[in-house]
Amino acid sequence: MDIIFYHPSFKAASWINGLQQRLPQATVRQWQPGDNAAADYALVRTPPVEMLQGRSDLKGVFALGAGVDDILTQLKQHPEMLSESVPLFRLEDTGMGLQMQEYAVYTVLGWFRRFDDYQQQKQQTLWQSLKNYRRQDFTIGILGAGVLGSNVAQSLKVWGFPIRCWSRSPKQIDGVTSYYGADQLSDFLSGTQVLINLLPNTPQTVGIINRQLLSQLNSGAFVLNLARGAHLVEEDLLAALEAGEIKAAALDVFVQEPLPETSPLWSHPRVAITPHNAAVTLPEEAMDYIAKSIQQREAGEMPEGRVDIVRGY
Ligand SMILES: NC(=O)C1=CN([C@@H]2O[C@H](COP(=O)(O)OP(=O)(O)OC[C@H]3O[C@@H](n4cnc5c(N)ncnc54)[C@H](O)[C@@H]3O)[C@@H](O)[C@H]2O)C=CC1
Ligand SMILES: O=C(O)C(=O)CO
Repeated sequence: MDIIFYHPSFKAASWINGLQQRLPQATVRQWQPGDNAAADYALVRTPPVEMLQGRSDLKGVFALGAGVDDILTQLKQHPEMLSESVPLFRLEDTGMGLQMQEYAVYTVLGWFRRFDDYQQQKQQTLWQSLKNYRRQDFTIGILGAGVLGSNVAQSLKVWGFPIRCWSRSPKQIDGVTSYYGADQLSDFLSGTQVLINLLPNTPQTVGIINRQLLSQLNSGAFVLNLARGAHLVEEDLLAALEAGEIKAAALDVFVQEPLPETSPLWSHPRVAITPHNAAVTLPEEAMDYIAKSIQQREAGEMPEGRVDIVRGY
């Protein structure tokens, strides 16, 4: 069995060794331009079109991340890149759920306990207790109730906040109110104090967090974008912050990455920024997952994490 590997920034050698150890029967190689030799599986992130083109014998392509919007965008521009018969898989969880939980719990509790306000008071040497939020009013609304959204919902539930999620179809998550479809989006937004985005980036979700959506949240709501920059209209967020409709935001992802030095988001006192690392691909977990999936594929089974290319995630 032959496996080809391509990632623009990961160290190929440790992935190749790690996969080789997990799949001793396989020959794993780093793909280089011009390599048209046979391959059964490909592991990729934003691959060059020529890496996958014409490889209709592939038994699977494994994306080295949870989001596949980069590959699907390439595929739209170059439909010949991936044969329709070749299944595309993505990473499901592989340690990203816990990382998202850490980020969301830290941020939400900070807002709930008004640490951002106390940080500002510290700069004014101001010793003053502020009115606490009422837990039962601090409703958390999660856009996207998939692998990561449901992990985040579970971790926030233990703090006693009302939790709701919004997805394409109804979801059964214990203690979480499910809203679904475009018809129920307004009801989901109404009464939401903290909006957390964990949607995939698709033609239906691009620009979804815009002025119109933000205006339906509670006055003084918080926004946490953990999914993709394309979901959020940055100027609309800035306008809503200026108008006091939104109290603060924490952003891990941006329309343009790295975030340009000139972006007004950098200097905004109520915007927290991290450099798209809310949840990173953990090599050991990802290799365990992919090796298991390849073994399942070899046994004639269809592993989890298959991307629905038409649906877009
Ligand atoms: N910032 C970071 O470091 C990372 C960001 N991500 C992002 O998180 C996203 C979510 O990941 P997973 O939870 O694994 O995805 P998933 O596919 O398991 O879940 C997606 C959820 O969104 C919902 N959804 C999709 N389209 C919808 C629509 N049009 N209307 C309503 N609901 C819709 C689905 O019903 C599902 O509940 C990824 O696509 C990726 O872009 C993932 C990992 C790290
Ligand atoms: O896996 C993903 O989709 C990511 O965004 C990783 O940072």
